[in-house]
Amino acid sequence: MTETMLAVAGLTKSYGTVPALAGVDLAVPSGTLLAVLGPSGCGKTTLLRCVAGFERADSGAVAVAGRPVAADRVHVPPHRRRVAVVPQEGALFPHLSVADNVGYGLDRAARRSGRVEEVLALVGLAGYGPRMPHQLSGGQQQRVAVARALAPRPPLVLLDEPFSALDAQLRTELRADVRQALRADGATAVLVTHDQGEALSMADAVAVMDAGRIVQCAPPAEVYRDPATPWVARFVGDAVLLPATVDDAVALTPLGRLPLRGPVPGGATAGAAARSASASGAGGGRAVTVLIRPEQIRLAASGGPLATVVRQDFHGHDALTTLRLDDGTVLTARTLDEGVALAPGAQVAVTVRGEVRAYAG
Ligand SMILES: Nc1ncnc2c1ncn2[C@@H]1O[C@H](COP(=O)(O)OP(=O)(O)OP(=O)(O)O)[C@@H](O)[C@H]1O
Repeated sequence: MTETMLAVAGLTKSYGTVPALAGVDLAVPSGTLLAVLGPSGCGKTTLLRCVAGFERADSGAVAVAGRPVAADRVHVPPHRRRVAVVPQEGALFPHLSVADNVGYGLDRAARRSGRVEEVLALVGLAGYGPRMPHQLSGGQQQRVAVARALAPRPPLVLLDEPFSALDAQLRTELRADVRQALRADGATAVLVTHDQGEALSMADAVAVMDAGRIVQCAPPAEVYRDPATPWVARFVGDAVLLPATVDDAVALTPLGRLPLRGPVPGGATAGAAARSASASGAGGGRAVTVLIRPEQIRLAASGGPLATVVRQDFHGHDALTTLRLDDGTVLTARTLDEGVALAPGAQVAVTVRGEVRAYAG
């Protein structure tokens, strides 16, 4: 059975009257990376600081590798938690070489064992030991910070927006390399970020946080495909949310009848609802909100409800095309080369590929 390396139960923390954590539960299995993703001010940093021991929670419990480090009348100080933290930037001692920075938390035997060189190689900096921090780029400095965190093989590594100070290209490169280094070392890690792309691309599981609570915790593909709420859908990627009614596990939408995936608001899963509805001959007709991802929307010369192109935002790898249906509904399609003209004012037919998710109300 996989060991739970970090267990957080019922954690609450307020600053005066401001609740930062409103009852957080989390379990991070050994050897996995969990991303805590949420908007500014939702409590991510507070959660990380409570786990690290820099902050005392008001109630709840934290256990690392099965050992309680925070609970009622328990507060293990940060340096005794064996939790390593990689901060946003500026983490290195400027007067120490790269090797001495990485070896800082190691005893002499560990330093002699070649661990410093091993973790530097893991983060792609083999041979950089003698350099001083000021001789490194920002990205290389963050790599050293990750190497230093990994060096003593802590049960848990916490990464606090570690790439936020880097430019886009470097960030993408570093995400992949740091993910690889953590995996190769078998580390268990929690990454705090407000960047959806970062969470989805790096993590084994994503905990989406809003107003001091975890709203959903699931593998990245599940959070994207089956967001727990319309809010999560909008926060984790681009979302088209349309009013609809549900009938026989099919949603009746301004874009026509669309097959439903997952739970149907008001009860059963889509498949079960379809079977019971067809057995009884009954139809639902409940009002719902339907989620469609922009990449599900196809534009063609004919074959579906007509829409007018409002504008196109070019993103290089694709474009987001905003459209308006005759009834005024506005939607966004992710387009590449649709084979139809998409200049503002053009009329195109809209179809939807695959199943959609419905939410009550
Ligand atoms: N030391 C503090 N004193 C008072 N209020 C605080 C303090 N630290 C955080 N807060 C408040 O607690 C809430 C959660 O803050 P926190 O920093 O944990 O959010 P966050 O999700 O990490 O935000 P960001 O992404 O902007 O860093 C916010 O409303 C914030 O203003």
